[in-house]
Amino acid sequence: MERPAPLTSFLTIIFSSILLYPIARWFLTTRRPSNFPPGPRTLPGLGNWHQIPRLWSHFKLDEWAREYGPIMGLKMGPTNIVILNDASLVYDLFVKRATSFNDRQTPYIAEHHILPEARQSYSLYMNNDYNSRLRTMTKNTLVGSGLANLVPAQKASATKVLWKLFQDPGEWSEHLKPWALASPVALMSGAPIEDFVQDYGKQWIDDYYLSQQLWIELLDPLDPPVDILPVLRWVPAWLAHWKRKAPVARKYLLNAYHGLVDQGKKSMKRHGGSFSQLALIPKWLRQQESGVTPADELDFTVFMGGLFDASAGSTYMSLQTLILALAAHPQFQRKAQAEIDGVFGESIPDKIDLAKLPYLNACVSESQRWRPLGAYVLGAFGLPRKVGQDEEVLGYQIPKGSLVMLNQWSIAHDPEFYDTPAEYNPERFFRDPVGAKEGVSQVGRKAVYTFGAGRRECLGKEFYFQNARIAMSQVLWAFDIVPDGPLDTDVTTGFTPAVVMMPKPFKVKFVPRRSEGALLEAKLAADNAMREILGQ
Ligand code: HEM
Repeated sequence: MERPAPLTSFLTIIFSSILLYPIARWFLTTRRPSNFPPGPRTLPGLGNWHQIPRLWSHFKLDEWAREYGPIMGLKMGPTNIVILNDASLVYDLFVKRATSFNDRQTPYIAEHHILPEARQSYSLYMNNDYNSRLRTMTKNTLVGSGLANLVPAQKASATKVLWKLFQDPGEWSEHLKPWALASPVALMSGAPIEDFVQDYGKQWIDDYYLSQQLWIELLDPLDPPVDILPVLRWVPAWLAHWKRKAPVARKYLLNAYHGLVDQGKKSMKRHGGSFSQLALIPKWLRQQESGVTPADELDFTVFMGGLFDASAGSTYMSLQTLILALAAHPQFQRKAQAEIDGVFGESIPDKIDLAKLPYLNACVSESQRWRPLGAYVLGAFGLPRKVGQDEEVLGYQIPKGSLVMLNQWSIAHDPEFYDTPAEYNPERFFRDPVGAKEGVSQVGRKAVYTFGAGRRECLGKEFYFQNARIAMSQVLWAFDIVPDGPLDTDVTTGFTPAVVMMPKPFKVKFVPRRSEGALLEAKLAADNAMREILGQ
């Protein structure tokens, strides 16, 4: 047999090493780090990726949570993922050790294909420094008295929807779309949603929702798994659907963000009322004029865009869950209505003192516990934290750079903590402020975990609750929400199975409890209130 020449053997070894080195390295990085929190066995090269179902992933994670306890570690390819299954651990890490658990990871597609200019400033992904700037910028608007200033505008927007629901109840879910955008656009641009429709057409609203749909699809970490298997980033566009979708999402998103800033500029000229005093973009423009702005225009536009994306879609989806819950549980709906009628009688809920509506508040909170939007922990809404330094937790090691997520579903449906956790029952919050069953207590426990926790907890949580309570107090005052055929509240058949948990389309009727005259009068009063707010 002829032997290979020494040079050929040498070259073969060199080429094999060049080829094998990254493969061997890849295999090594997919192994569990030493003393990593417990979790299922990994497969070389994949980690636990193959074990996580793309649909209803929360069931698998819940099963593991029961097996592995308060903290578990998974490997998604080379990425270390730590999942917190226990609320007291969420408190320990996200609140007490906030400095280490505060950063975020920007998904590859977001950073390189959708919003490259958002590397630092997109509200949901930015690092700590930018994040504290956003919090400073919005703190007088999204919490406390600043938030209270938004009540008249939120109330007027909700009243206008009542009239639409009365005139055209079959399209109820379409009417919620502009309503869900109305408060965020007012908060940011100081303009009413009607200005957007007038200037850009109704298509602007549809395009924006399309952008959100694309965003959600593209941020599914399991499909396309480009964050797990970086080699997929080089797949040509004709084979990679995400490379074709991302520019479309980008186009619609930038369109919406620039639209917000343009409307902010216009609203300063068009509307002199309290809106333009409160709103974030006019505020920033005034700072820019006086040379003290903390951000340039593109930076600020993306800042606002992130806030808009965080607020509009989540509000729209959550309201649908609440409507489904109340339609499917008329016994709770009746009690919420009795409370509203007791406070407001025949007049539409005005000067809404939310402290006087504890039952309604409980209905809103319970719908967030019952069907948490971010239940599919690994979905886009999981919004993981990135660990800033090596950490030790309950004796386990969490290496720097690991992603940490809270397991919204397992925490919200823990049978050790809640009575009948699978049921929608707002009354649990009357037995205990955080809904706990008798005799159970936990330090730092919160009523809902859908908004995250700690320093990077959702910035718009109070904004959402205020908006939802105002809208629902009016809707329940005006209508009975009645099933129009069977309603599917089952989590596996009635809700979307991946990325975010929102109800599949369902049919309800809005049966008026008030006369047409009373609803029209309320609508005209809302139009006047809006004109006053706008200073017209
Ligand atoms: C039902 C509605 C909403 C849900 C379920 C929701 C959920 C979340 C979650 C899970 C996070 C990550 C929190 C964490 O890491 O601990 C988050 C972050 C955020 N949310 Fe919301 N959100 C909602 C509405 C809103 C609204 C209305 C706004 C704005 C007005 C908003 C603005 C933000 C911002 C800016 C962040 C990033 C905060 C940061 O990274 O520091 N969200 N949200």
